[in-house]
Amino acid sequence: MLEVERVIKEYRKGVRANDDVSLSVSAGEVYGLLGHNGAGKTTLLNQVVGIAKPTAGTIRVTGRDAVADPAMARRMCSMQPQAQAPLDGVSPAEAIELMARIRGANRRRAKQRTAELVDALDIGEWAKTTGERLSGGVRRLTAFAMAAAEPGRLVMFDEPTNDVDPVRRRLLWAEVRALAENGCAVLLVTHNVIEAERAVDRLAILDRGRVVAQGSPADLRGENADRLRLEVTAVDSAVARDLAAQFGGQDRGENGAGGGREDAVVVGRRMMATVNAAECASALAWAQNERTAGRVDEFSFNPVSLEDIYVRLVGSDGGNNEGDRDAALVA
Ligand SMILES: Nc1ncnc2c1ncn2[C@@H]1O[C@H](COP(=O)(O)OP(=O)(O)OP(=O)(O)O)[C@@H](O)[C@H]1O
Repeated sequence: MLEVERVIKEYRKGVRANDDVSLSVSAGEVYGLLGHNGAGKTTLLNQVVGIAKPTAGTIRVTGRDAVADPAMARRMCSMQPQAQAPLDGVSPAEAIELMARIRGANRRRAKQRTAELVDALDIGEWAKTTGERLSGGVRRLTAFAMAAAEPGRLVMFDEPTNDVDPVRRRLLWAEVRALAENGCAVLLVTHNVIEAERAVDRLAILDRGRVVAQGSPADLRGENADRLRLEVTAVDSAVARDLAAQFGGQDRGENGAGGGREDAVVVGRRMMATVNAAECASALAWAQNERTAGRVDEFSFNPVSLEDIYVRLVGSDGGNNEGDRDAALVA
């Protein structure tokens, strides 16, 4: 349904927002685009519907050239942009119904889809409230419903769950899945790696315009699937850094946690690292010792998640480090 091949987008001042990006999204598939602020996600979506033009590369929607024929691409796609929809003077019910009508639904169908989505997203309480009196989350849910009401064959959502409460986020993800089950291809941008892990079939991680990983969440976890994440909260950040250095095998000694780890990441007082099953017992003993010594407040072991892989790939500085990505990892 969507084929992006070797797309490069350079803005005027030489900013390379997309750098050789290739991906494809099929009908029935939910595809996630993850990446730090400024990684180039919105730029990619904008090029699919002709808001921006690639410097190089091709984009096809339903097999047709979307760059040469942006009007066709817009007919085939519906999109929830990142910016809040302008809803002043309009209620959610009116906006959703109007968008369904604009996209070709007859009056009956538009009303029916509006009622379905208002119900499915649990926003009935505000369905007739005008936009200026709505919360940010309800505005976001309304914009989502506007894109989903009479969907194109490709539906794109740019950070649909921002500002939305946890319960309604789940409702929203169920509607995303329903769109795919009805045959749409769905491409969505999100910062929420934990949600993406549950909600997408495949994903790409963008780092400074480049795709640094691509595949299903299970593919990306790969060999890490049987590893555990150790998360330690130290008494302060200096101790956390010291623990990371120790954990990375620099200073194993008698009580060391074991060596060979290259992925200890420190964020404030927290240190995170992965351990394989064979190392768990020694890592547990090490963490217990550190707690007894008063250097650690608490620790936990959990299965390695997509978020761990994301942090390893992009770095704990969220892509801000222009130098060696590994500098963000304390080894
Ligand atoms: N119109 C523009 N002119 C020049 N540079 C731009 C323009 N739009 C975006 N950029 C730059 O391109 C890069 C990618 O921006 P983009 O908005 O695509 O990132 P993003 O991954 O969607 O970020 P976020 O998660 O913060 O929304 C950034 O460096 C941004 O400053």
